[in-house]
Order: sequence, then structure tokens, then C-alpha cells
Amino acid sequence: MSHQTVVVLDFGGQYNQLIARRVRECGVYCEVKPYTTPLEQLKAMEPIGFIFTGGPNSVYEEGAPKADPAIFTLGVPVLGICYGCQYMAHTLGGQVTEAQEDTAREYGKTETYYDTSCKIFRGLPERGISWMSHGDYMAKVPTGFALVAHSDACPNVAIADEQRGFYGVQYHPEVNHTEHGVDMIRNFLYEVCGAVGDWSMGDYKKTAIQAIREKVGDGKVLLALSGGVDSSVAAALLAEAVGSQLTCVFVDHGLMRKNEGDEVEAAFSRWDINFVRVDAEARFLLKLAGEAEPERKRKIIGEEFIRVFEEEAKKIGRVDYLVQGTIYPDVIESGAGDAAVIKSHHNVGGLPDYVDFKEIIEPLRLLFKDEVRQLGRELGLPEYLVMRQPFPGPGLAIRVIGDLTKEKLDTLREADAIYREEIAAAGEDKNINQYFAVLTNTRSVGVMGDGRTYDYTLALRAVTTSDFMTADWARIPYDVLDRISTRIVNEVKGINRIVYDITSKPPATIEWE
Ligand SMILES: Nc1ncnc2c1ncn2[C@@H]1O[C@H](COP(=O)(O)OP(=O)(O)OP(=O)(O)O)[C@@H](O)[C@H]1O
Ligand SMILES: O=c1[nH]c(=O)c2[nH+]cn([C@@H]3O[C@H](COP(=O)(O)O)[C@@H](O)[C@H]3O)c2[nH]1
Ligand SMILES: NC(=O)CC[C@H](N)C(=O)O
Ligand SMILES: [Mg+2]
Repeated sequence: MSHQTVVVLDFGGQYNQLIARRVRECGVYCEVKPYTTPLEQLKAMEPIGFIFTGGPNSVYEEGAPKADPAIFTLGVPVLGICYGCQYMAHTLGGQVTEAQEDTAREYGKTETYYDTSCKIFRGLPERGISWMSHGDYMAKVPTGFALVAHSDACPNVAIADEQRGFYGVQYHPEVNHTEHGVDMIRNFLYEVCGAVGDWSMGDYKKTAIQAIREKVGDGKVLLALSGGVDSSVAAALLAEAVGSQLTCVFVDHGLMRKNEGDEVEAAFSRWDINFVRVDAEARFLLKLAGEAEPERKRKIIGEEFIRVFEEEAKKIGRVDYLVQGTIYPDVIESGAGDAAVIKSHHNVGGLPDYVDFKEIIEPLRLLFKDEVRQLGRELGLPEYLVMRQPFPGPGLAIRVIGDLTKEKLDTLREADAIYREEIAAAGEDKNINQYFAVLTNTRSVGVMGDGRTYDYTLALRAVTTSDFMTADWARIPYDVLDRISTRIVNEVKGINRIVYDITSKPPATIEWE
């Protein structure tokens, strides 16, 4: 099973996994390695190309991350992105300085002009929007390199030494906002590196199954199954890899949506797997009682999940491995590496310090949501399961704002069920990627049946997104919103006002806590 390999050399950028994902999207196998990886090790991987990532540092500063300069003598093509481009220019005899007022410090969408006779721009339009994020400037381009793109503010947006196969771009071709960015990466892979496109999700499946078998041997495995997309795909993968050694544990923590516990049990009892449902409502509510701070709630839930898994493992006998359906956005938002903590996803940043398993296996950790879905299809999962909307592990605990009570949870469950019912009835569920109700902590005055009420405000949230890293609010038709609002206020006691959340992510996030 040998594939052509591209190595993404990580200099600490925000979008490293996104680069890797774009390369995979182009049908080429790819691994991300730290810039400190010894050259011998990189050589042994026999890469057909290197991509150097962006990074927060300035290459001219002392201590800035540098790879072994002999990497440029291997005869392997290189694409440097932002810091990666600056590092290449600096190392090969050019000069990088801090940008001055008139020499392009550029952030965000930028009109860019390309020389389409250069291989990486071949077949693409001569101008388009690229997405920039840099404060440094290539003041002197190294000998042998030509300028192949510019913007209004910056003459040196892209450089190329076609002889040696070295390319550098100042913008980020890997992000969605860069028009034709993926095509540029594809050109680098196919026109410059000689890629043939010998990698697919089917290969990912095979490689993952083989790796799981090697690791687990004849040991026992407990898989945390929520019934959501990620853990269902993980379960299908593990079932194929180690079948009868696997037990799937679904924790009903009392923070599920209406009827969800029974639905998950019914669905997975039909699978040919060992499936256990644990009723843990009382212990979760007890641990959460009186806690209003979102990060504390998440951490309490993260720890309690693990304690339940540990107890279930003891019942099975010796279990070495815990499997979770963690995916890349869970990791990056929990503050991986130098990234900021946005929120501690219960399965990553919310994990307790001590976990009584030899190892936690996360076979989907490097994938984005839409890639997980593709893998699910590859494993033969039905479309309705693969396309289910995500539901966060902490469940309604992070949708009841502030402190939790069973009564508030029940109120939210009823309102949320009506919301989902009406969205489905209107056929809007096909246009929306995730939607749910939030019980805010705000109460306000209303008038119902000629009497005064002082009840909770319910917020409706609905977003469109493919990777859940960024999202826009969904344009639900007014008449559908109207029906939902009328029904909820009429049918659910304790709610007298409905608002619709019209913020995108960023600056908001999808969930409220
Ligand atoms: N109620 C639960 N019982 C057992 N494991 C859970 C539960 N909720 C979450 N998990 C574990 O935490 C992981 C992360 O949860 P998350 O909600 O992100 O994924 P998911 O539920 O598998 O998929 P989706 O994003 O579609 O909801 C899950 O993959 C699963 O391993
Ligand atoms: O399993 C999970 N554990 C968590 O702690 C968690 N927090 C958010 N989410 C889900 O992640 C996606 C992005 O959500 P945010 O924009 O709110 O960060 C959305 O799909 C959220 O529902 C979680 N999933
Ligand atoms: N995004 C980046 O890679 C930035 C590189 C460098 N820190 C700059 O500001 O120019
Ligand atoms: Mg879930």
C-alpha cells in the first residue's frame, strides 16, 4: 500500500490541517510533520513534494523556526505558503523585512493578479481574490526566482523558480476565500510534483483499519457512542477492524433531546455490535447542580463521561482502549498547540487529567466533518445517519444558559422538539446544517390570557456550514418562523418570547456556550 506522499512541513500556522485536507481532496496522500523533523526522516518518506505552512513568526528574528536548509538540495519541489514562502526566500538568498506603510501589510480579501504562464496558475483566471494575513514583506527576491503574482499594494505576492520547482505564495491558497486556491494547490501537485492521484477515502479506511488492528491486537475496546455522525462512523470502522472485541457505550446523561435516548438505543440495537446504554441522568444532574459557568459545565461533563466509561470497562473485564469520535474542529477549538481556547469540547479540552485507560484512540482526529461523512459512506452507513446534524456531547447542558434544572431541561426539550418538527415539515431541514433552540437565562414580561407573565426567552439558532469551523445564519422564511413561534409560546409552559439568532461564526459560535 504505497502512495505518493506530500509532506506538509508545519511552521505553526492556523491552517496546517486545512492544507493537508486540500491535498487529500486532490487525491494525494499527505502527512503533516513539524519543521524540526530530521532531514533523514523526511527523505525516508520519499516525498514527491513539500508544502511549507504559514506561521506567526518573522523569519528575520532570532529563534524563528527554520528547517534544515539542505531540504532545498533534495531535488524535491517546494510550495511555501506565507511564512513558508518567506522562509524559503530568506534561506535562498533573498531578504524579508517588516512591511512598511507602502509595502503591503495585508489582511483579508485582496485583489490579486497572476502570471498564468507559471505552472501553478496554469489554466486559471489572470486575476481573483486571494486571502492574505501577513505583516512581513519579501524586500529582495532570491536569485533564480521570477515574480509571478502581485496585488495593488504588494509587488511580490508570488515567486517561482520553475527550474528547481520552488514556488512561494504570500497569501493562503488553502482557505475557501481564496478564489481557485485549491486549483493552485492541484497544479502544484499535478503539474510540478508529478502526482498521479493514487489516494482516496477508501485508502484512508484501509490504512485506519490496519493501524487499529496492529495497535489493539486481541485486546478489548470500549467505544463512546453518541449516535451522532462521528462516533457512528468510528463504530463502523472499529466494528470492521476488531468486531467482537468491541463494546459500544451510549451514555444517556439526561441532556439529550426529546426521545433521543430511545431512538439511539433502537437504532444501534439493530447493529451487529455489543451495545450498552447507561442511564446516568441522576449523576450528571447532581454534578452540574448550581454550576452556571460554561467552561466549568463542559469540564464537569467531560470528566463524568470518562468516569462512566471507566465503570463500564470494569464490568467488561480488562479494557485497554477507549475510542472516541473526536474530529479536527473539536481539537483546534479546544486550543491545540498554540491556538486559542474557544471552548473546551468535552472530549478534548474537557478531559480530566487522569483517565484509567492505557490509551484513547481517535481514528478521525485529523478529519473534517465532511470528510468523516465521506468515510461513513465508504463504510456503507446509510445516508440518513451520515447526514445527521451534529449534536454536542454536553447536549442541552450548553443550550440551557446559566445553571441547570430538570425543569428547564424539560422546557427546552419540548420547545426544541416543536422547532425541529416544524422545520422538517416545511422541508427546510435540507437547507440547514444544524438547528436547535436555546433556553436563555433572560425572563421578560408578557401578557397571556389577559394576565401578566414573567417567563423565559427562547432563542432559535439555525446555521449553514460545511465544516462547522465557520457558519452563516440560515434564512428561514418568515412564515415558518411565525408558525414555530406561535406553537412554542402556546404549547410550552414557561416561555413567552422567541428570538432568532442572526449572527454568523465568527464572530459568534454555533452553540451559545
Ligand atoms: N452521550 C454520549 N455517549 C457516549 N459517548 C458520547 C456521547 N456524546 C458524545 N460522546 C463521545 O464524544 C465524541 C464527540 O462528540 P460529538 O458530538 O462531537 O460527536 P458525535 O456525537 O459522534 O457526532 P456529531 O458531531 O454528529 O454529534 C463522540 O464521537 C463520542 O465518542
Ligand atoms: O461533541 C461536542 N462536544 C462539545 O463540547 C461541543 N461544543 C460544540 N460542539 C459542536 O461543534 C460544532 C461547532 O460548534 P461551536 O461553533 O459552538 O464551537 C457545532 O456542531 C457544535 O454543536 C461540540 N461537540
Ligand atoms: N500567515 C503567516 O504565515 C504570517 C507570516 C509572518 N508572520 C507575517 O506576518 O508576514
Ligand atoms: Mg454528538
